Amino acid sequence: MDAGGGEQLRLAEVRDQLIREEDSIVFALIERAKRPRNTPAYSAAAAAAGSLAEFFVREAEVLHAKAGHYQKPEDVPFFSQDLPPPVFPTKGRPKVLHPFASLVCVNDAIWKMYFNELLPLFTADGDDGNYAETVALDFACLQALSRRIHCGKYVAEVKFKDAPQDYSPPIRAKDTNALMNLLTFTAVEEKVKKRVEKKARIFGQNVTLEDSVGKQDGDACDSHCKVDPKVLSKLYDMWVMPLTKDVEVEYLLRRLD
Ligand SMILES: O=C(O)C(=O)C[C@]1(C(=O)O)C=C[C@@H](O)C=C1
Repeated sequence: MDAGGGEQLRLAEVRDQLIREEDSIVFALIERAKRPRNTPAYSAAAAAAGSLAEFFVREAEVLHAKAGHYQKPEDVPFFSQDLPPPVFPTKGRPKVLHPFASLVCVNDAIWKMYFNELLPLFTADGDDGNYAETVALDFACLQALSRRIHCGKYVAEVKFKDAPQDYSPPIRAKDTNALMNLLTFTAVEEKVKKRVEKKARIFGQNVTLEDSVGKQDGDACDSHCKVDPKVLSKLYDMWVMPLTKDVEVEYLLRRLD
């Protein structure tokens, strides 16, 4: 997330970024849904290095780190130990967050949620043997989810800056529940769920020259969508927004340190 010229971020801008991240998540899931579940890719029994999925993510993150990834607070690797530094010069960026932001990480929870809960909801049972392609698609999903969820650091910073008088007492009291209540906007969450469902319905249609795009934009076509739109609203309702709020709370708890 970039604060133009280092000026103070505004909530509307951060929310716009979250909306943009929705596109990446919906498309990544649509791509992964091309392949069936392919469970052998997740079995740790085959090799000492753990599962193919874990091996792929570890190795991909090494390459990404060398290329200069993971310099931004929202880009958090799943396997951060011993990642190499960038090989090429990276551009410095204005620091808009508290230095503790880099310690806030919920990737373990994202990993478990993705493999144990989400994958079975949007991939078909089956094994087509395309394991390498499958785990590359998983990596794209994991990265998109992680980036969106860790953008919660910026949301928290903006909310704190907008109302330090409201946030400081529960931060000092380490009152997690009070912070959670303060930063929750139920009406916004309802809109987010509706929008991601609609995006899945629109992005996941089969487009042919005979189609009229407008006509397909309804519940009637959900069975033809590449990913069930309801899975997207469930994903956001049960995991993406709760984990984003966990990130916000964790960040805020350290905001006055
Ligand atoms: O937009 C906000 O205010 C956020 O904190 C982000 C978010 C979300 O994850 O989309 C999380 C909590 C709010 O209740 C609403 C939405």
